Amino acid sequence: MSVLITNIGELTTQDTDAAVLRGAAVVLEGERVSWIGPAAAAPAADEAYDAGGRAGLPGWVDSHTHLVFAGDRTTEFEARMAGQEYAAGGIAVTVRATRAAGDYDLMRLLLARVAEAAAGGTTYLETKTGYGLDVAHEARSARLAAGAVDEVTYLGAHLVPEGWDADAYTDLVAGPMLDAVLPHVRWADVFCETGAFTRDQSRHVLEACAAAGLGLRVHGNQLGPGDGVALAVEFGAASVDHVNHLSEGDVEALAGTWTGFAGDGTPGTVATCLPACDLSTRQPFPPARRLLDAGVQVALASNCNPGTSYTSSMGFCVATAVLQMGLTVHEAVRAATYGGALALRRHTGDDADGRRAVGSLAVGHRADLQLLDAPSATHLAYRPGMPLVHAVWKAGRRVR
Ligand SMILES: N=CN[C@@H](CCC(=O)O)C(=O)O
Ligand SMILES: [Zn+2]
Repeated sequence: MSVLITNIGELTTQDTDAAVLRGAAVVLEGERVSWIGPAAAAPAADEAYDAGGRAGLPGWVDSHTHLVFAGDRTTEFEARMAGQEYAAGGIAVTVRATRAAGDYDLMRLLLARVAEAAAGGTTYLETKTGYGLDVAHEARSARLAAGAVDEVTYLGAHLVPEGWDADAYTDLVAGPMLDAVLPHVRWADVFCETGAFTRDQSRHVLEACAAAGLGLRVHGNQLGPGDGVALAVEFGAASVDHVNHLSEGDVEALAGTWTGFAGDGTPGTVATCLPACDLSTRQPFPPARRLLDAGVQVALASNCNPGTSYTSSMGFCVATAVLQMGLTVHEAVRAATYGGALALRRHTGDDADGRRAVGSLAVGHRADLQLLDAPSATHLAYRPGMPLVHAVWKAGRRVR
């Protein structure tokens, strides 16, 4: 089954050349892109869809969310808006609500959030455990997540639960809890921050997870300067996320991981910025402009979670990155598509290996595409907050 999407006013491919085509068409064949070029030269297909001059771009790749939870934290949010500072301890409130929820209810909540993200143009989605924080509940979160999203990250090291000694809990995370989640996850993460896990505890978890074959990511430098970036670089993590408080040394260390990367080979450590979270926690935005100028690959992600960022709107993140963080629209869209794919190491793949690239549009890549009710991607920032997503294809299937 093939679909020709034609009359695309502006097509942002985010492929290797980051090309922007005018008057373009794309053919989707099964789950893959089979042709891209000028609409006038497009081949025939089983079905045709007239984009009516709308803008087209890859579906969003949201590389950082925490969607497996019950309850909400409205009260904490209200207190924060009244001047209280965000602290890691709020996680415990969600842990209690999540443990109390039955499997059916938790899956229903998770699937509703996945559907919200898809309606907003997200076609590739990561989510984390981290609101279970004991062996059985972390394993349950991982299992449910594996049935609902594209990539699952183990975040047993989110907070030391009430009643636990920090080092004893770290041993649990690096031992029996890791064994229990392993069948369901591809990634491991650790919240390396004051009030969460120290550098040594984080290192212990990262070492164990790497030895178990998991890819690594780190929550770091969110609430103040810290060791997160240095640890992520030391371990060759795929991303370090938040990155609000960076030293010159942190920026240089991240830039060093990208020396010589030209779209192929092993990527360095992506700096993942989470602007919706920064607004909700009133943290300074990360220095995304400085990171890009230094040669660091940047991703934008929603960080959808009940504590610090209760939104999965990638369009909102793109608009904020442009309006508040000094990125161009093209850079922000790239960070929310190709950048996320790099952070999940899904930026390459082809017909030969059958594991298709996401986050960019090229022949052989996964057919993940969105059309905006707008003539150009610029409208994402020019008309912030507007429901611009018109149509979405995920792996060649129309999902909106
Ligand atoms: N920073 C750590 N974890 C989440 C927040 C979790 C919560 O407060 O519930 C985050 O990425 O912002
Ligand atoms: Zn997070």
